[in-house]
Amino acid sequence: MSTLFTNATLADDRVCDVLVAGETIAEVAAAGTLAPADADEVVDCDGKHLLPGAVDAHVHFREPGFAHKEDWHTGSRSAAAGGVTTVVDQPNTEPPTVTGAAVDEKAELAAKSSVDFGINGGVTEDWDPDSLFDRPIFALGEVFLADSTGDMGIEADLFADAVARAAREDTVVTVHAEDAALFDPAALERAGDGTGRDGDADAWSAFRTAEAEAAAVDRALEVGADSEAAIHIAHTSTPEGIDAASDAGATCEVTPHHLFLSREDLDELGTFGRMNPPLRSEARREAVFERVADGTVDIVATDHAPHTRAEKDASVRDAPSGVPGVETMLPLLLQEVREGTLDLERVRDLVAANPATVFDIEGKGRIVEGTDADLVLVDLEASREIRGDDLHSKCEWTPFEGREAVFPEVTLVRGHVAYDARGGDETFGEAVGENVRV
Ligand SMILES: NC(=O)N[C@@H](CC(=O)O)C(=O)O
Ligand SMILES: [Zn+2]
Ligand SMILES: [Zn+2]
Repeated sequence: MSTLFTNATLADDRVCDVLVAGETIAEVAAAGTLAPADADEVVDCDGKHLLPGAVDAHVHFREPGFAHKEDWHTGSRSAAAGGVTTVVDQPNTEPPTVTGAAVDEKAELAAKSSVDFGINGGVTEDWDPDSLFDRPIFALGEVFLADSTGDMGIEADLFADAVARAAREDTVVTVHAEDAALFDPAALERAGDGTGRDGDADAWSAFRTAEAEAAAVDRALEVGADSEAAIHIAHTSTPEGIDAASDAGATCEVTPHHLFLSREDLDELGTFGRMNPPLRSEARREAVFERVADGTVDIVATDHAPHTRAEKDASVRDAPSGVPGVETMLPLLLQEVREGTLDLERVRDLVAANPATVFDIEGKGRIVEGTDADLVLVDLEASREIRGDDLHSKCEWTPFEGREAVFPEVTLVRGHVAYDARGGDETFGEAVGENVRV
């Protein structure tokens, strides 16, 4: 099976014909130069952009253990509908992914994924590094320096041992960097008892301080330097954390919620805006945005962390932390391109080319001959409002309700149509997802 995409504008503004043969990109040439007769199907992309599928290096698809929040079927369809063609699942499932057997169990469940995937190995007191590194884990992480969903926070000694082991195994360590010693519990005690949308969620931001992130980032970078390990700071929420990582030659990621939301949104979001690390001040959000726009930040990844509405509808002390995001990341970033606040090549690098480089994923993240045909067709002229009801995650809500965004028309995973919204109806392809590590 071959498909010729004609007259497609690429992120760098070249207008090209792109020939997909089987699962790979066979040829990229100037528009009008590849012969339609050579392809089984021709897709005219006139006026539209063809982008490499996004690689979301940080999702929580919740299986095994919490399939009532999300599962590999719903999570991966949500990804495909948002132009994400590869996801990396985090270890705070039940059982936690800290042994080879747990990796095997998760890999079997992930066989029903519509998009390609990586499976991270985690670290707890009970981890089994020998069996874990015996499996094709994507990276070691997210390693929790403080408790988050799943209570997998670990002590300093274990962290140092884990980082040293990962360095020997030539594996990147992704770190959830918060230091609980610098949290401010009094801020939580002062919080009201409102729940859900009326919840006093700002108390969570006052509790899990920006200083707690900065200190933990510094410690992670020091430990990484000691063992010459590759450290990747997950979901960095402060300019301080980003600058420290960048100065140390480490890599970091920023989530869409830290890029587009701040404490000022918590009046409206209530406890639906509770996550770790929490939303920061508008000034810090703007500083984070600048660092994403200027390339100091390596990656945008979602930390897609769905919980049900009923679970989130609790007091700020009791609501679980985390928000969904895998379906809205690329659409929100493309809206910024429309508005002139980010350029399209930067967006391509943040969500596709850079994650592929940082995590050494072969054959993904770029539209060049010989790579996987992971492609997203978008019309930058067509934006619409985000509605939780329209999204495909099991949790059915979004912190970005009502924002304008540019959703994909078609998403291809290794040449297979994973999502198709042309003609108005949405259709999904077969579950063709494969592990990107073998
Ligand atoms: N970010 C969150 O607030 N929650 C994540 C865990 C995590 O990434 O820390 C979750 O799994 O729910
Ligand atoms: Zn985390
Ligand atoms: Zn996470």
